[in-house]
Amino acid sequence: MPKALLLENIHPLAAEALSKDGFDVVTMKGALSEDELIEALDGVDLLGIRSKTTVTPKVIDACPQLTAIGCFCIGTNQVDLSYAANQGIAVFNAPYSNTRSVVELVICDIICLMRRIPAHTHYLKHGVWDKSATGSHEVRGKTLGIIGYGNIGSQLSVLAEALGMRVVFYDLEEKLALGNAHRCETLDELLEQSDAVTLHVDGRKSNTGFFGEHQFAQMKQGAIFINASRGFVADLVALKKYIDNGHIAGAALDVYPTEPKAKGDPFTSELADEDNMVLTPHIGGSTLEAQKNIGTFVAQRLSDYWFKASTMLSVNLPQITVGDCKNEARVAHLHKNLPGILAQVNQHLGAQDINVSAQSLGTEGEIGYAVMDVSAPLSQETIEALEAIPGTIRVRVMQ
Ligand SMILES: NC(=O)c1ccc[n+]([C@@H]2O[C@H](COP(=O)([O-])OP(=O)(O)OC[C@H]3O[C@@H](n4cnc5c(N)ncnc54)[C@H](O)[C@@H]3O)[C@@H](O)[C@H]2O)c1
Ligand SMILES: O=C(O)[C@H](O)COP(=O)(O)O
Repeated sequence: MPKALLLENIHPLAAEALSKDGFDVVTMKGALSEDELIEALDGVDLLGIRSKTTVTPKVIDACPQLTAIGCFCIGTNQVDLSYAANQGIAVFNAPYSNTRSVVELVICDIICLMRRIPAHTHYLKHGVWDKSATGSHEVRGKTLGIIGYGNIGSQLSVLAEALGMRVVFYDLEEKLALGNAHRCETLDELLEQSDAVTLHVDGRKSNTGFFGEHQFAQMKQGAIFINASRGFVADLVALKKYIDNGHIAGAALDVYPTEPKAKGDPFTSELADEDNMVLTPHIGGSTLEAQKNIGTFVAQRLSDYWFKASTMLSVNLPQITVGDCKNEARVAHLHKNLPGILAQVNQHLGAQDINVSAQSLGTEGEIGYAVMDVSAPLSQETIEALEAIPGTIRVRVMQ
């Protein structure tokens, strides 16, 4: 029976679905360290993680049976995607399922900071009644600067405009401006005019330290700052400096340079004592609706890959969408993207008088992936012949 290990409190629907599909499923509440993960992955075929578990080349090398990884979240920066592909491991995520939950949290953060809710709450909890309107603003008519106009940023754009905000955005890629949103050609152009700046870039390595001293200094006097992307994107020492000197009126953070691996683990922040500060424990995607949808979606991707060799929505392999096998067996051949490999595969099958009734090939960069339905089960000898083709990364046969 194939084994699945699900970490980080992945919604129970995922375990339920994989168990129903015939997997022996082990679930754990927290994330694991590299050594703990290597130990836990012994004999495991499918791994489910969220944003806290890091899958390094050392983990991948130690677990040759690992066939696929499901990131039950959006971000996949916690997995060495290229190394995984070159070791024959497919990685999937849930690109849309929690985006709305993040957007609603950020809308909450914007209004909270504009009305100084954290400060008022703190004072009132300590017996200070302060109805002053000083530093408090309506969001209507204010300018929201969205950095990263992807699935989250663009949804936020629509909801912010519905609140009467003016939206500007900055993205590395060409993006369709929704509603009346205005695309800024440079980041500084956004920073100079935004009353609220919010980060929704992805976790690519080049975004480490993306928003620091210069960017905070470029923000409008009295603007607010929000980061719901990845903790390593923003320099919190610089943020504290510009809050303490009064340049920035408040901030909301949902992500941090280092985050606890499990509920109840200790957490400290240099910003904890700031009064107009919203600190949340990476809960942008933590709604029952989002987690339920993610659990179902990613579990299905893993099952489809395991049983059908489908790489639909894989984040690191060429995407081939296939349905049920309509012949005796299905062969999935993952290889280096080199000329002549598919011909050699077909030659070996032909030599065994095995007919190919359907064949799909996809390539992406250095990786090629072929899925074919064949007229007869493959002998171990034929499988080994396919594995021996130079450039082969992994051969899987469903028969
Ligand atoms: N706080 C949370 O719980 C939570 C929840 C979901 C996602 N996230 C994080 O939010 C990120 C964004 O999510 P998404 O679904 O919108 O991703 P996405 O890939 O749809 O959008 C990211 C956008 O950022 C742009 N971008 C990347 N680097 C940039 C840069 N340096 N300057 C300008 N633009 C840049 C990309 O071109 C892209 O358009 C995820 O990758 C994840 O790390 C956090
Ligand atoms: O990448 C994401 O979707 C978010 O960071 C959420 O991560 P989580 O599933 O660990 O809350």
